[in-house]
Amino acid sequence: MGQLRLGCIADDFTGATDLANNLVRAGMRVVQAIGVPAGPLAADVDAVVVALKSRTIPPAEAIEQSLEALCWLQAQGARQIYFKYCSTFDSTPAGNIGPVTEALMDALGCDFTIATPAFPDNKRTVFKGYLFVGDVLLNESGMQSHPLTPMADPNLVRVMQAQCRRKVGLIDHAVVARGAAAVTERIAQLQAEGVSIAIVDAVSNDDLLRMGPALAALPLVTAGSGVAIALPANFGLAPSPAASGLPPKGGLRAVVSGSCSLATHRQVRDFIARGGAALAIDPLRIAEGADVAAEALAWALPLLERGPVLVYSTADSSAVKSVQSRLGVEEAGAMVERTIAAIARGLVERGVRQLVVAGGETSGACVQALAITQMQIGPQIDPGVPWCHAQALGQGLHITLKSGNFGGDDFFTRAFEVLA
Ligand SMILES: Nc1ncnc2c1ncn2[C@@H]1O[C@H](COP(=O)(O)OP(=O)(O)OP(=O)(O)O)[C@@H](O)[C@H]1O
Ligand SMILES: O=C(O)[C@@H](O)C(=O)CO
Repeated sequence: MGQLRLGCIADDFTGATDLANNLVRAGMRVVQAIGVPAGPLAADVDAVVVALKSRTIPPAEAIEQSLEALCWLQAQGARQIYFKYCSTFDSTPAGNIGPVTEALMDALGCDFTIATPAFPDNKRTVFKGYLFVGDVLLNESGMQSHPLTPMADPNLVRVMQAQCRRKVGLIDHAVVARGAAAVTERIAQLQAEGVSIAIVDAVSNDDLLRMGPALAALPLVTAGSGVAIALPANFGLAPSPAASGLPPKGGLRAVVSGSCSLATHRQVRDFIARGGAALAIDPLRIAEGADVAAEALAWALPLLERGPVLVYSTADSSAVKSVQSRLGVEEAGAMVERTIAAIARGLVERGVRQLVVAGGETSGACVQALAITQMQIGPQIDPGVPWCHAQALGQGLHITLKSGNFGGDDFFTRAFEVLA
């Protein structure tokens, strides 16, 4: 068994596959563990991403889970730790990015780390410490009205400082543009000024690759998935198609979507416009006690032989609000998640072996219902979204977990063409 190079802790499931995908593309063999594994690492890989659901839980619980993941990764011999959060820096003044970062620093005895959600492939860039989503600042991107982590301030130095006891500073683009030696020099300067955590600018993959060597000596890196493209080279690894090899595909195909994000809306519309078989599920019927999962499975069964089917609860914001006002936000979400997870499970029991899941929370529910504990990461479908392979209910399953706002319009069709 080779030695584990990079040990990663991700604060949600789709974010974990996003990180794993970038590591694989840069040459690492990666597995994603769902939660902290109970036993030692069984696979010979370069990196493990432990996927937690810690983004919006109380900070003390997020710290506890992250430290448990850290202990496990250290026991596997991880040489560097990577804390992955969202490319839109989803957090509140209470956390959890700052508190988890500081707890990991304390546990590692680490006196300096970086923080950057930059992910240029998905149009998340950081300049002068300000986070842009596409062409607009974070607080104009829609994230200002996120239900759980509204992001009203695009200045990440301020946002991170509000969550941290340690002093937060900035490594700005002028430094990054001069390369790794300039970044190393700036880190020393910031440390002399009492700064322990630096937001780092990056507007392109070249910026991320340039800063990479300067990160080799840090025990802890905290970032979105973007920085991951630069780390495998620090361990002497180069991109190789061998890193993303998965078993050959087979079996029936299906898509389940509980995401109501704008990109997913476009993907549902595109799938239907191409003549795909699609069934919308109605949360109010679930609330009335109808067995919506059984109905969906009965609908899907005769269609599965002909091509991929789509079962979705994806609805526009006024429909979602109306359901939420009748059922309560959490209850509506949990009910839909349970139903979609039961449908995913039923589909796999009926022979589906290639499954697309859309939505972070939805993915968490499906992965749990399918009793998946570990996923091997394969080829990228779109930036941030790879195919994975897992044992699900005792069967081999190709599965992809798509973050709400990731993926091109034709994702639900093209995903199946990417798999060999
Ligand atoms: N029609 C609907 N009415 C009410 N709630 C819904 C409906 N459809 C889905 N939901 C709930 O909305 C939430 C969607 O969250 P989810 O994380 O799955 O998607 P997302 O936010 O688009 O993805 P990501 O977290 O990756 O950005 C889930 O809790 C889901 O159950
Ligand atoms: O970084 C991102 O945007 C994603 O990987 C994610 O975390 C979505 O929840």
